[in-house]
Amino acid sequence: MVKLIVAISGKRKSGKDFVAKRLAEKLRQVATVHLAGVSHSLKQEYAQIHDLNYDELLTDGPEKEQHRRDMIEWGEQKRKQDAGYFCRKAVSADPNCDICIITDCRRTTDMEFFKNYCKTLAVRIDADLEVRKSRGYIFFYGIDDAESECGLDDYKHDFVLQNNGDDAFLEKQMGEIFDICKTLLSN
Ligand SMILES: Nc1ncnc2c1ncn2[C@@H]1O[C@H](COP(=O)(O)OP(=O)(O)OP(=O)(O)O)[C@@H](O)[C@H]1O
Ligand SMILES: C[C@@](O)(CCOP(=O)(O)O)CC(=O)O
Repeated sequence: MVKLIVAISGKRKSGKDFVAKRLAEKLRQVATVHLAGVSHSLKQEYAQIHDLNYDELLTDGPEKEQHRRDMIEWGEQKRKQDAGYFCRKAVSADPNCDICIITDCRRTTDMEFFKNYCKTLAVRIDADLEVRKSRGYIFFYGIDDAESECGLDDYKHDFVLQNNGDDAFLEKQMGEIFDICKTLLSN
């Protein structure tokens, strides 16, 4: 049974995947860690239905952005029937790991699901708009002003991490999260 979930949220190109991977490396010194995404099973099912390449949808390539609007709509239909549908699949992928890092929480229902499932640390990744733009972010109406990207803007996360490219500061913040996770694991 998963003992701790680190539930990461953040705007597009804030660096959610980058931070999650680094954090996983760090936490693997003291625990078994699984990296999962709420959107992984969504992309997998969507790819199957639409005859697309799932691996491609997992990358930063253009295919994901071409299909984003439609994937969001399709996912929201599924969530209307069962709000925890994709979250459940994400935590079930490796049910025996100590820590499950979820790289892409977007909705309050995601946070509610994880907090109900087990001990959860909600982490927000913040990056300045200019920094996100330098990483390839472009604003799209109907996406960047909608729930998929704004659903957790006002959510009270347990930790807010600044990811503007200062590596020493990033490491310091990672160290703080690492210590919190160790404490949560031992309690
Ligand atoms: N601290 C950092 N130092 C160097 N590069 C970074 C840093 N944070 C993020 N990046 C780079 O910025 C890009 C976007 O990061 P990442 O894919 O992690 O963001 P994301 O929030 O997961 O994006 P998406 O909107 O696609 O879900 C990647 O190329 C990543 O390597
Ligand atoms: C369709 C969707 O899952 C895409 C997520 O892609 P990514 O996390 O930005 O790589 C977004 C959503 O579920 O609202």
